[in-house]
Amino acid sequence: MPSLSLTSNNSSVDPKKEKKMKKKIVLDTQETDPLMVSIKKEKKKEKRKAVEFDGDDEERSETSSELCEPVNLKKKSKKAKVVEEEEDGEEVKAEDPNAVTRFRISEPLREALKKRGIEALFPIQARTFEDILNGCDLVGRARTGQGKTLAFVLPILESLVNGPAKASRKTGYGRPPSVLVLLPTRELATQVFDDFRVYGGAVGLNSCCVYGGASYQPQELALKRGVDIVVGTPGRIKDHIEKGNIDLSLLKFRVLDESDEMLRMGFVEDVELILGKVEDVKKVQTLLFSATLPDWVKNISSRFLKPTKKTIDLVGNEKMKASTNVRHIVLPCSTAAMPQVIPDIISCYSSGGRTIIFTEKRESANELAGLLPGARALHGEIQQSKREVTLSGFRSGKFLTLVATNVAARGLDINDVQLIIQCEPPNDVEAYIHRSGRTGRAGNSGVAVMLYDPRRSNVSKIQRESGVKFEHITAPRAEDIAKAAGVGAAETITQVSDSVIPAFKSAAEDLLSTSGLSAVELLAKALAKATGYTEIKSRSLLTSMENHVTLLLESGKPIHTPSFAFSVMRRILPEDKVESVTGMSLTADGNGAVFDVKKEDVDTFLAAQENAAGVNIEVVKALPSLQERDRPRGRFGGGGRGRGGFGDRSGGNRFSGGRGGRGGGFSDRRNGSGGFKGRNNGNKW
Ligand SMILES: Nc1ncnc2c1ncn2[C@@H]1O[C@H](COP(=O)(O)OP(=O)(O)OP(=O)(O)O)[C@@H](O)[C@H]1O
Repeated sequence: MPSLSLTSNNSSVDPKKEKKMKKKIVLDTQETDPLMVSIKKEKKKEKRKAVEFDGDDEERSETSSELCEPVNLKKKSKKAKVVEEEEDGEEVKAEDPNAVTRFRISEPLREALKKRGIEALFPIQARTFEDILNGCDLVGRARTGQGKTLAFVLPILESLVNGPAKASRKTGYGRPPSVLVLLPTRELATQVFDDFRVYGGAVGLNSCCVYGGASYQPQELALKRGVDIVVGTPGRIKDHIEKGNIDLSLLKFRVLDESDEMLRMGFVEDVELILGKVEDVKKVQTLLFSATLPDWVKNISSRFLKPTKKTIDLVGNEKMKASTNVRHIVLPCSTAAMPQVIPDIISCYSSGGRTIIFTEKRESANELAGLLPGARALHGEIQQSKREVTLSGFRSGKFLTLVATNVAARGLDINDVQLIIQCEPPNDVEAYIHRSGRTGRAGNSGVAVMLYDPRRSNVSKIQRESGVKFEHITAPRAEDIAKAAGVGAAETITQVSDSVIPAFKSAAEDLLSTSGLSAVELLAKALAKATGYTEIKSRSLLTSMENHVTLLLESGKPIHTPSFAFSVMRRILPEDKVESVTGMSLTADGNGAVFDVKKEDVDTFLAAQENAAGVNIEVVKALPSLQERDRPRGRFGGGGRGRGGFGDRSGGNRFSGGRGGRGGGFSDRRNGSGGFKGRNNGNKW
């Protein structure tokens, strides 16, 4: 079980305090935190060569020594060992080889970093900084949440104000941009723009953000006035170039962030057109970053980047491609059970923080958001202005559950996302890596739960390709959820003013003297009531359906098909009971079949084995390994035989009294819901 957090989600927490606390946690966990460990490893690796994944050793050796020679950090080490006096008098030894002071980062930029709690560079930043500042084209790869954005923001800014790009940079009114950053989504563009705005602002550089779905006029105005950095999505940038609003003649840097996604999304032509507008490519530095770099992107990078490019790949051939700060969990769950199970997963694993739920299709996101109290949907079909409101509401803590398509899978950096839930395994491993990477960022930890239909999932493919060793769990047990809810309720009760005691005291005393229960037992009941729990129902291991039990059938010989299992049961059970079976799945060893039956039918099934020699039926205590089958196209998972969707079960509430607060009230909303609809065509978000 996860540890249950006592922290309440209080959006009014002083952000400064919150940052300080986080910093303390990071310091306290330095020895165990994989990121910190990796930072330490990086210190040792400092002088090692970057991994070259496209085997262009020859190209590397031809790298211009003037431009791409690594800077001798030793010169800085003396300064780095200086003991610095912090504002609050705390002494901090800047002996970390990745300390900001060890890099050619100017004072205003250092100050801006310090204000955001950044005193040392993360490995990807440390490993790429000097190369970028020295003028190299570069391909950078690091796991999600490891600071790839600042890995290009900082050296670019430094180059523009103090480095090689300074001399030829224009500064007056109407100046053309020096930097062009392309990103696949508007949300990401806004986020990266924000970093350029803050850090660029600190060194007197202007940025603007241009993306589709927003009005042209303010963008045109900003470009006309002159900016140093333009961040945006390829489509809108192309439009501005064609309208003559963006002049790339003095461009110094072009950055492709989340490059594989941008190219996968079909922006190849736009990107090529934009890059092709640069007349003298020798004068422009091109940087390409992502957590995932499929082979085809590596090939394509050779067209966009100079042959002397450097490649810094912090993932390389390591088996684990996904975030190492995340607990990766899989949980069998039918579509029909999701509205019941998801709130419980949130109760148990979100530690009171934010949760992002990923669905494959927009319809599913809308539907699930409608079923989960307080949740909002985010996908590509939602109007841009509404998307912005939704995202900023989620960021600010107005609501804590976001149900999104892959539009939110990439790059989004949202504070305190503790939990990721994927409603089904995605089709490709890159999507798994990026989605799960929305948590466990910047050295923090997180949990990623992937729901799957045990009969038709590609969990093992994702496990193999991502290197993740999944933890297998079953849906949270009612007792666990009640315990988690009880902790929260107990905390709330302690916050109730003492002034209420006199008014309720005599009723409490009466209850204590007449109920025959102890004070603790009564208080436990009161906590249950406060959290909306008046009865606890059990759940099946196979599909997580409430009031269902998973049974194992063995017939004394191999069971190769579900229909064989059904035929065995037809010999010993009435037809209506056989028809009520759901989730029929074959065990991986080929000797049995597991399925769900209603709780009240369990005895009938167990008794039936007496009617046939060699047949064994038993209640499953732990779900055995099951055979995986190809997932059918055109349908979202499915609960029982031929069934799918949220609304097609009449299974009652686990808690007869419903539940209050967060995670409550599904049963009412579920009525009349049309269930997940079939997949829409194409790969639209
Ligand atoms: N040196 C640093 N010290 C502390 N925090 C940092 C540092 N660099 C970046 N961060 C923070 O780490 C978080 C993750 O950074 P960023 O979004 O750039 O990650 P990423 O590697 O691009 O992730 P993804 O692959 O998911 O896009 C951000 O909140 C950022 O402010």
